[in-house]
Amino acid sequence: MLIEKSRILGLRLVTPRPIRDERGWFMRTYSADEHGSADMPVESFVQENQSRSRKGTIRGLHTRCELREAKLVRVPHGRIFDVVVDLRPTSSTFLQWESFVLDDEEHRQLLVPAGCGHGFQALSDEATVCYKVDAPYDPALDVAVAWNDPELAINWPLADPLVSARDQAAPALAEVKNRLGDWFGKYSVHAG
Ligand SMILES: Cc1cn([C@H]2C[C@H](O)[C@@H](COP(=O)(O)OP(=O)(O)O[C@H]3O[C@@H](C)C(=O)[C@@H](O)[C@H]3O)O2)c(=O)[nH]c1=O
Repeated sequence: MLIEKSRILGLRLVTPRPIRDERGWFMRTYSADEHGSADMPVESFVQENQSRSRKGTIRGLHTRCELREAKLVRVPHGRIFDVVVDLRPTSSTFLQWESFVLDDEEHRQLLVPAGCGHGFQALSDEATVCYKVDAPYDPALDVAVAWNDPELAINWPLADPLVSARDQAAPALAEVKNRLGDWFGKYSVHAG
């Protein structure tokens, strides 16, 4: 399993290595030892979620107050365009974003650090996304930024996305910028 850093502080890109034989292949998708050795919060993963999305669907950009909820994301079926936006005012990569294609061929995983907005668009007819989270579900702490924010100008690959009512109503970055300090500012960013 190859684990690499990326531009955004604390983000990790994981590439498992399938072992092939005449039956097909086998791979380890998660190892507390290996993921933990790359500073992931393996002690705290308390929930695993799975969603299925139709082609073109965008979910996001979602995060959680109080620097809670890092996510380890993978795509066991289909292909997605995945976006991570750094919303931590104390981070050296504040307001930068990166995109990655995750699919069921390369099997790459992303560790999205707490305090980063996360969203994705399904590129295949259907895409299944699985993610472990290190905080139990608490909708009162959920916050969002508009997927089509003009300042971020994310180049979503497919036009006319299917988007939930909640995500259509998400505020622009300009509207929440003065709240980011309350959301995350007093919590320290520790991952390198
Ligand atoms: C996340 C979650 C949702 N739900 C419910 C709320 C709602 O009725 C339904 C679907 O929830 P949402 O519309 O929030 O699902 P979705 O838009 O897929 O939200 C997800 O988006 C991606 C981008 C992320 O990064 C995730 O952390 C999460 O925010 O499931 C739970 O009951 N438990 C949970 O842990």
